[in-house]
Amino acid sequence: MELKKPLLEVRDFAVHFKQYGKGLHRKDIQVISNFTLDLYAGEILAIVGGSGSGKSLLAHAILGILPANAYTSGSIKYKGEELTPKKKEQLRGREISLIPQSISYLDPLMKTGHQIGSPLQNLKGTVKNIMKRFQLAELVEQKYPFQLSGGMARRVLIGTALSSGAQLIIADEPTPGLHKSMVDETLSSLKELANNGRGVLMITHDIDLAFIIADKIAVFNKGVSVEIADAKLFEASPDNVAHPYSKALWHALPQNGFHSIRGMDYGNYIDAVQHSGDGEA
Ligand SMILES: Nc1ncnc2c1ncn2[C@@H]1O[C@H](COP(=O)(O)OP(=O)(O)OP(=O)(O)O)[C@@H](O)[C@H]1O
Ligand code: NI
Repeated sequence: MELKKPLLEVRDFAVHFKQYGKGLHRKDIQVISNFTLDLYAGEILAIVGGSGSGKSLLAHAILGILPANAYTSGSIKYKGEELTPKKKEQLRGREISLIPQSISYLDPLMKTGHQIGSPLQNLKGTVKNIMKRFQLAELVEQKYPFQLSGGMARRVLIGTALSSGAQLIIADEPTPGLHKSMVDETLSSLKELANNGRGVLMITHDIDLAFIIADKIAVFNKGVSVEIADAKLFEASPDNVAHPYSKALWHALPQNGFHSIRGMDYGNYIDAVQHSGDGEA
């Protein structure tokens, strides 16, 4: 039997920022540490975590678009090959495509119809189909990004990534502000991509979205992936996940009682649990 190789392999990955204060004083801020994951073709892996936990930076690291003051260590491989800065540039927008979190990623000087079509000019049918699916009426093709509403701009970004023909799609909070029908359309499009053998990395703070389509869920807290869980098992019961933060995320869901996780520090909380021998709060 042939052993399946991951599409994306991240090993002991870390991101930190060097910041210069007054004089020669230098601060080093670690924003992602010890991150390891495998994503296989045909799979959807969700990265779930709170605001500022490092999810977008992880996406930007894979694409090679981190800010200039960021430093990384560890390894990211795509189809078994180390992703060097040059390789990332070659693959970006072609083999690896991003649905960015911010709609400011649209090229302000390019009409939207061209942006959607530009990654694969020869797939005109696909572009039309995607325009139709995301209700981007023909007239949108003639508009510049500043003429679009927020929801429409977001749909253009989704359409651009879906029509790129990429093997690996990274969706960074793809659905905020969209109508439910468009959220459903986005999720089913991502699912179809995975069913067609693509790999999908979906970043979201909304664990319910992850439960709908993900195969695996990596739980992120303060730049550390506390665990990678099977999505269906995680959804079924907090007993199926190991980490207190993952359990707390489950209990915070409306259908599971809405227990607030605000103001809890799960770094300290873990210690407290271990020291007192107490169970879950
Ligand atoms: N250029 C930078 N210099 C220093 N720190 C930065 C820089 N860019 C981001 N950070 C910090 O890195 C951390 C992770 O940011 P990131 O945008 O990845 O979070 P996120 O999980 O995507 O959050 P959100 O859910 O709000 O999108 C944050 O604390 C942020 O302040
Ligand atoms: Ni983000």
